[in-house]
Amino acid sequence: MNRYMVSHPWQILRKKLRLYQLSMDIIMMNRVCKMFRQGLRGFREYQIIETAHRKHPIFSFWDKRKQGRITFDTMDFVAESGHFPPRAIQIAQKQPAWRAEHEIQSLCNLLQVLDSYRNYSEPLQLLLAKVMRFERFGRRRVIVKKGQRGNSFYFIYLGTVAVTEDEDGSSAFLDPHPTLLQKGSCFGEMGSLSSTVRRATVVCMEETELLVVDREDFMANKLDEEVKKDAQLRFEFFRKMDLFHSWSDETLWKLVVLGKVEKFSYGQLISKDFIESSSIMFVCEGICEVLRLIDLESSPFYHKWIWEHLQLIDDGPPNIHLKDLSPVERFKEFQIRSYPVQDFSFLKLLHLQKAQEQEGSSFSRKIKTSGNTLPKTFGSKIKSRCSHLIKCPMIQTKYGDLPKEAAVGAYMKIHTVEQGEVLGLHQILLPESQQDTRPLILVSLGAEVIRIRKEKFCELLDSNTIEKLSKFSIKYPSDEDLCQRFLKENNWNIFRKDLVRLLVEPRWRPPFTPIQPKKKGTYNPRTVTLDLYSLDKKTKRRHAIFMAPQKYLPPLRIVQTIIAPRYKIQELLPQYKNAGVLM
Ligand SMILES: Nc1ncnc2c1ncn2[C@@H]1O[C@@H]2COP(=O)(O)O[C@H]2[C@H]1O
Repeated sequence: MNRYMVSHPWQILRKKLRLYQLSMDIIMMNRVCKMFRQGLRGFREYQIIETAHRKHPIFSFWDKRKQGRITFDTMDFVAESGHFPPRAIQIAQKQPAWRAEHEIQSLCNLLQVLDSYRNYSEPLQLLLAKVMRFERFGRRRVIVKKGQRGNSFYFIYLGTVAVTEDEDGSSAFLDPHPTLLQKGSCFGEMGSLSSTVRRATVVCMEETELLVVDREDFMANKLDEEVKKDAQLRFEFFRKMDLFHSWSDETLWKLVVLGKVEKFSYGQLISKDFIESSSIMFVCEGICEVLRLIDLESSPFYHKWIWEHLQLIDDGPPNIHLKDLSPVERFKEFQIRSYPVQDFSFLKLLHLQKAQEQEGSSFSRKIKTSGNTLPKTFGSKIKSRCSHLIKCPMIQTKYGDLPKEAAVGAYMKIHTVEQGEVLGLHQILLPESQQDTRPLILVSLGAEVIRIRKEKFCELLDSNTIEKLSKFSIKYPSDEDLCQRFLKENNWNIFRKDLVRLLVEPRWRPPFTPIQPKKKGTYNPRTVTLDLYSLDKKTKRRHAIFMAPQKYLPPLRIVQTIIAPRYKIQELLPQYKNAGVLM
């Protein structure tokens, strides 16, 4: 095998090229799937609302059975984004007996975006669409009150409500982590059962649009049986858990009514800090990920790593002519042009520009910088190698200056919680002083979760369960360890990418060079013509990567793709100027 490879290096190149092409195809397919997945979430609604918004078509056809023309004006279902469409409101305001069959069907189609509605069988969906009415409430409006007899059951079409233990719902606005229900969820099922009162208060956190099913319709459509079926499923789920072996059925039923199954789509944020939320999460379906947002700036290793990446590998100026270099030198060249997590390319450009100027030549593009002078190095080893000063905006940290661009945080996955596992139990018995209180983010990878308040859960604990819990411990790595893992993985990623580039890309075509149409030469052997017109035309010089315009430089590196609440990073760590890095 080895001999074969040595004697035919071009074949290796071809193989690598195929591998490269295959990886590119996989990446592309992944992206397409991701787009589909995101698109599908609102697909049915989109069909009705968006196309109508653009073209306003009216569909019309002759119905043979009814011997009449049926028209469907798509403008009927246009709504302000996210709101319940006015035409659908009109239908939902009619008496059930007055709703035409096609109106019920349209309503039913529109409501497919609601998870809790879609879960019902199709005949039941139609029955519900026939009887439900529309209601809109403002912020702070209490919809159901704890302890009262319930008259209705609700689907949330728009907005967010909070479930609270007090009667007026005010605690939801003081609690940093209230129990929230959003679009697609339903509530009020317990109070709609004949024998029970409302278990909790539900209050609107913002303007909320609801579809309401009255108690008589609830019972007439046998929805109470669906509710009982759900409760039975929760019971069976808990019954299977080793933790509850010692629990009597009666105690277990007490646990069952404390929470209900909530569905979270792929990438949806379940809790931005489940440690502080004082809830326990039972994962009954799918997978969740626990993420930690680490402050890279506060790690000395990160400082060192950034500065190492920002300095030139060789003392001398970079050699932009890639020809006649030994493979090792060539690899170094590639390494110079690799970028760490963020797009620090402009910082590298500065280094390279200086080096180039020292050599007598200059870059055609000046890089815009402002602010302080970049200190030469971090640490003595690097100091001796780097001899020129460059300018870029800096921020001061306890380990010295850091380019502003590099002051970022990173989401690190620290735990994957699978079906049948529980979160929030690992330090339930520890005194507060010994607990790890670092905020931990919980993200769904398409999970169904039962959320139960910790204090309610603790009320049900018996000695047997306490003993089991005392043995149950998870130790999450420290931030410093996470930072080192992050750097290690990034180093590996950069190295791997450089190596692939080195092996599969032709020498004379540096990576990320904008694709240009092939210049016709003066003499084109294919057409056998001599093009005199292009004689005095200058051929455009191909730029090496570090001279390429910024927009062609590689963007943010994502080490492990997850859809995390990236936009939250500034909210969670306000000192960051940048949106952060995904890990
Ligand atoms: N822990 C919980 N998680 C989600 N929803 C809840 C929780 N507790 C109560 N609810 C909902 O809040 C509603 C209050 O009125 P009901 O008791 O009729 O029905 C209740 C449930 O639908």
